[in-house]
Amino acid sequence: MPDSGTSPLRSALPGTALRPPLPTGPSLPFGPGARTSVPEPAAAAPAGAGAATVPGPNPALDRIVRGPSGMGTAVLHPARREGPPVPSAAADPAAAAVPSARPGTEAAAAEGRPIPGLYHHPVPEPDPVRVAEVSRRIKRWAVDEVEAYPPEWEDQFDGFSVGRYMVACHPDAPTVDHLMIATRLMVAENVVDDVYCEDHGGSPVGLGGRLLLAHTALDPLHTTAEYQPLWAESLLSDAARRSYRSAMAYFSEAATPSQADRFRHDMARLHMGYLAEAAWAQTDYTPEVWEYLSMRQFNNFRPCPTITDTVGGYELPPDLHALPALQRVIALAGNATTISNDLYSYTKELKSPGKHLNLPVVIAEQEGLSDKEGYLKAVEVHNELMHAFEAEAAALAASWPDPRMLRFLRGVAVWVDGNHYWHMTNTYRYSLPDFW
Ligand SMILES: CC(C)=CCC/C(C)=C(\C)COP(=O)(O)OP(=O)(O)O
Ligand SMILES: [Mg+2]
Repeated sequence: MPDSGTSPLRSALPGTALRPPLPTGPSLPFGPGARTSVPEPAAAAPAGAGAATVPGPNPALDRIVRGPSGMGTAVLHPARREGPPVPSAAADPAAAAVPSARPGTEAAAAEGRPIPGLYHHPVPEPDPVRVAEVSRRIKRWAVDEVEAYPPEWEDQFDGFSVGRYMVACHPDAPTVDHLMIATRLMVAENVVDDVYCEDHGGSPVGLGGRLLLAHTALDPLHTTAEYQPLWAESLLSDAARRSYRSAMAYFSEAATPSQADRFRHDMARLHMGYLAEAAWAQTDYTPEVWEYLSMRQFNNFRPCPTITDTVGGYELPPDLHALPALQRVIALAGNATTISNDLYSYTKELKSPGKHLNLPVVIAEQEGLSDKEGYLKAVEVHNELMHAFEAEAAALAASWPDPRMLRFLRGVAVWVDGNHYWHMTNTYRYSLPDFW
């Protein structure tokens, strides 16, 4: 059943109205190559009214949660959504029908229907001016700077709508330059997944070697003078490595050393997940549900929300990031977003060659359920993960009222919501099964 109550996280952090960044990282502009700056569009219009007051354990927490108020401060509340989560569409096949694809219309208002019963939070329509600018710049980067894809894949690149994706996920990015950090990484991560692992020439065979060498674009080789140039040259030898190398260079310019290290660690986790998935494909092994969930905790969106502070222009200190309670919150958020992908990409993956594992498929097979029952149980798993994420994030926010912690938690939460929005509205890429 869809929930319609207010989530604990959003009760504790209504609008997490922290001021946009007092950057602590390197100053902008950053990254190799000159980038022209465009006038910054106003932040997306906040959806709610004034900030809520939350009884807090101390006045400082209250102030942080309440955020700035008074004339002109509305803009300081990135993507506030004061309302309760929208109950998912009624179990009505018409409501779940999928509109036609509209590739190349990145800045247009988005369509799409949520999965019936899926617990989620709506987001304001991403700022179209930012979407248009990010879309323009990312294409220039992909085509001219790193040659990420051949011309015949242009429709798929446009259909991916990465500009809309990243603007929706990072409403508190202070500038388009900041948004570009996340956008390049998102494209690079998908290039590696497509051309090494999946349906654009990827294969499980030999994946470990390819991934490890690509990982050195993120975590460089330190070796002797004889071998160093050979390695450096290898980073330009395919689209995956060129994309990782360049996206990481821009990211590292903006990130503190500890943020860059955090990201490398998250990418190593991701690559370990790819390898388990590939090994199971090679041996035709269908994992138990808990085994699948373990693999998917690594083959996961985690590296995306965890850069929210770099993209927001501030730093969550490493000691706070390492807290077990925050690690659990991050893992739950990553798992909820990734299972959401399993649900939205279900029909796409059914059509792909061979057996593509995702949570509905694994549940149906391992628990002797019909396809529909497996899918609906996967929706419940997703919802439980979302509730756990929100409850634990709210508890952490209350017990650790450091403004950077609160802003980071809010950043992860809005990333989760933006990710859902993108999946729901990406009707070029995804369509819903006929289960309602
Ligand atoms: C952006 C990023 C870090 C991606 C890494 C893992 C990944 C590609 C996903 C979590 C998405 O899952 P999937 O491979 O199933 O993607 P599609 O369903 O093909 O969109
Ligand atoms: Mg998928």
